[in-house]
Amino acid sequence: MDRPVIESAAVTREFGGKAALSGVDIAVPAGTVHCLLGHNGAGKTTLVDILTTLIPPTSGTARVAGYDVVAQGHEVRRRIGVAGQFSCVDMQLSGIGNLVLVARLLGAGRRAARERAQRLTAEFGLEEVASRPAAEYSGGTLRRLDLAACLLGKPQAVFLDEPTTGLDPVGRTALWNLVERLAAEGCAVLLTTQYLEEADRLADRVTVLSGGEIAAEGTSAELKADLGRLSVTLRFASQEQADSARSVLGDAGFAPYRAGSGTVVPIEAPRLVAGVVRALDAFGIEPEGISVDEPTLDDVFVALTRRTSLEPEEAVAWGPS
Ligand SMILES: Nc1ncnc2c1ncn2[C@@H]1O[C@H](COP(=O)(O)OP(=O)(O)OP(=O)(O)O)[C@@H](O)[C@H]1O
Repeated sequence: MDRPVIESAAVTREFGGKAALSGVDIAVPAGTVHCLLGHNGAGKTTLVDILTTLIPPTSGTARVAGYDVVAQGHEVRRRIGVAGQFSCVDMQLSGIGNLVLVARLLGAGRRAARERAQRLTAEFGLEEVASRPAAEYSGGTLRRLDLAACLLGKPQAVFLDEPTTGLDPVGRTALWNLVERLAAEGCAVLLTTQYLEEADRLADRVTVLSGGEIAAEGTSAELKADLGRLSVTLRFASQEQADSARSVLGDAGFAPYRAGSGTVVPIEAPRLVAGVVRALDAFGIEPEGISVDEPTLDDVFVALTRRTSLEPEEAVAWGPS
């Protein structure tokens, strides 16, 4: 098998003696999307910063396109594209002006720069707005321009730090399509996200970081099979009823949790649905709605966060709504 384009081995990083990353291994082959998932402070940006040569690891090694990020940072930087949470475009310049500027900074001649900028504006659906100042762009359009700029150098590896944060569903879908196309064209894409749906849709593999450590790694399907559970979602007429139901189900040996306006009860097998209903019935509690749901990445998160020292409220925040 070809060597992965992005790889880290036992990478650690400390800030003021405190570990932000501990022994992280990842491998991203060409033509694939790898998602780094994790709560705020899990270490996602720190890992991206190391792989893009912004900061060195405290120990361990990382290579991109075969080059060591510390000893050969210059070679790495020539082969990567990076788009962060905040766009790096010059707001006074037009979209095309930004792309020409970046292409020129990358060493392209005047004509080649304009040609490349025009091709990318077309590919990214920016033609209509290309001559307008970037200051007039919507968040989604700015993000597309930023991504186009990061592809001007024809990178082998692309790093996207929470690329869809703050985008509306249309902007998000457009960006997802672009990411899929990048991978189809052979790029190795490492993407950080807090959106489970995003990882489920895009990722060939997922690494879940928690407290700077790898909590789980695999395909989305593997993670769901290993850590996800069938669950029963119950809806009640009142909060009081939902609270009583959680208490009754807890006493009956289930582990219900609140998720949005529903109550979720993980179960080991479909036959246990009857046990949930019986337990409620014994106390005269009647749900307004009941559904049985297949495992999702949300369940994986709940399972993983239960194993860490996170506050219960945080675990609930990842639950399905
Ligand atoms: N420059 C720094 N100095 C000190 N501590 C830092 C620095 N950068 C990151 N940290 C700490 O390292 C840990 C990991 O932070 P990091 O930004 O990598 O997390 P993250 O998963 O990207 O979170 P978010 O989703 O909020 O961006 C956090 O505890 C953070 O406070």
